[in-house]
Amino acid sequence: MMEVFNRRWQDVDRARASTLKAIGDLLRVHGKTLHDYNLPIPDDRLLEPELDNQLFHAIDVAAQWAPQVDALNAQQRTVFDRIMVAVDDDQDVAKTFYVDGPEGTGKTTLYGCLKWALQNQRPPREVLCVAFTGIAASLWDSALDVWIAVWYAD
Ligand SMILES: Nc1ncnc2c1ncn2[C@@H]1O[C@H](COP(=O)(O)OP(=O)(O)OP(=O)(O)O)[C@@H](O)[C@H]1O
Repeated sequence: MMEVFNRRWQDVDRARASTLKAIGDLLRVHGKTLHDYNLPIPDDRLLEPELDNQLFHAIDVAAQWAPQVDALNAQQRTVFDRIMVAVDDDQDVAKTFYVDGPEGTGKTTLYGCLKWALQNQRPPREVLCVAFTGIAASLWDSALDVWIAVWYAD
């Protein structure tokens, strides 16, 4: 991680501060702090004001979804595994899934985990999220209204 920051800043102190901040952000998701691991607190003066770049976005997304994939319950895990296997299967297997369940049972969480896991495969998969209404699509990062997606595909 520090190498990535160092390439960006070309400055080892700033790279160290940015790395510590990123590690601190990841730890915070797990209820821990840098202090818990005897790591130093990054010098604020060396940090950029909040950076909106791809690396930080990727770290945020990983911090959000990586723990959720591990925490899927048995039913979510069954669906998750089945879909992941089907995506990777080159045979002519069914690849259309309909996930349903009462409210609050973890469907959205499951979709998020699938999206994140597929985008983080090597090589990464492209994932297009669509919803039937613009309002629903707006709840997802980079999701599209299904009609707009069809229009783009044409
Ligand atoms: N495996 C899990 N372990 C713990 N909490 C979970 C798990 N899956 C989902 N949750 C939590 O349960 C809540 C409801 O999850 P989610 O929004 O994914 O459900 P949903 O089925 O999409 O709900 P709705 O139908 O109302 O949109 C969220 O706070 C989510 O973080």
